Amino acid sequence: SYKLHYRSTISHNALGKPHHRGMAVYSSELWDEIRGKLSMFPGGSVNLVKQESGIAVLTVNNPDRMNAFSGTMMLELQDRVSQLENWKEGKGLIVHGAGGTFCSGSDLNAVRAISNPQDGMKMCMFMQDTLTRLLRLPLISVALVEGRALGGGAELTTACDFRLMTPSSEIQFVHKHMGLVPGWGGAARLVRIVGSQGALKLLAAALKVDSALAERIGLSDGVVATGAGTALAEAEHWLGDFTRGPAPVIQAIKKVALSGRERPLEDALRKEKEVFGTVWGGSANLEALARKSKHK
Ligand SMILES: CCC(=O)SCCNC(=O)CCNC(=O)[C@H](O)C(C)(C)COP(=O)(O)OP(=O)(O)OC[C@H]1O[C@@H](n2cnc3c(N)ncnc32)[C@H](O)[C@@H]1OP(=O)(O)O
Repeated sequence: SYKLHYRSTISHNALGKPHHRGMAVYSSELWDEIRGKLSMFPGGSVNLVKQESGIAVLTVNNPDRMNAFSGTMMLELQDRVSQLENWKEGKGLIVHGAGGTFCSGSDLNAVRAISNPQDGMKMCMFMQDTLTRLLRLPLISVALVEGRALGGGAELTTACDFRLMTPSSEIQFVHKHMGLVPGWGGAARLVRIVGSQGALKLLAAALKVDSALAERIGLSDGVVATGAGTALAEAEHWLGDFTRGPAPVIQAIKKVALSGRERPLEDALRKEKEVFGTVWGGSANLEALARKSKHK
């Protein structure tokens, strides 16, 4: 059995000052063994492009298998998230799939090979940890859903702050049809997005959620046009409204929204105070004061 480590996101350095230890759910001591297992199932890639604009694009790339996650792609995703955690200039992130579709979940060939309980638990913990860290990035993130987001792919969409869909795209938590429930943290996050009633309906009926229904229930935040490169450009434009401004301010906004979402009120207030201290009197704040801004 595996010990759960719901790690505090703050610890103390040698001088007793608080500092961040990362945003993980489980102890990283477990990862050597799990990484060894996942590396046995190769295929595809997870590509990251960090742009000058401060918006990065993460591409789930395994188009021959509708962007299903192989074992090595799970490993690559964790590495990409680590890179993004250390991106000081970053402000936003778009997660999308290659070849006009989002992601068909875990690679069923790998799933068949690790269908025993021990390996299933390892994969579940690894992906829960990675997707929690993805959602906790100090970047404003959006999943751009073209084509299908199925199973683990649907779970991946919930690990972003927002979701955009194309008119014909669909999100479907197909787990019930596979004799499963979400195991990448997707149920816990879905409840926070659409409420417990909504989540129960989507999971229990394994509903195909099209772009209109998704918008109505708050699963999607908007619809973008389809076409080669069009959807990505539109998503970037959409995200630009939220990422305009200096990186430290955008990152601070994400941090206070995240702590409000995840923490009990008093804890969230303390976190907000801590983050407020990082921007108060900072260069963006002083420049705004010097400009004598009016918000007409
Ligand atoms: C965490 C829990 C999970 O994620 S469990 C996995 C849940 N996902 C699934 O069950 C997806 C099963 N696949 C499908 O329903 C269909 O392939 C979907 C995605 C709807 C695409 O249909 P369609 O457009 O007709 O294409 P197709 O079936 O010919 O697929 C093209 C090739 O891709 C493959 N593929 C697709 N999904 C996966 C997957 N999850 N794992 C491994 N391979 C997958 C198909 O097998 C097919 O390959 P091939 O051309 O037959 O060699």
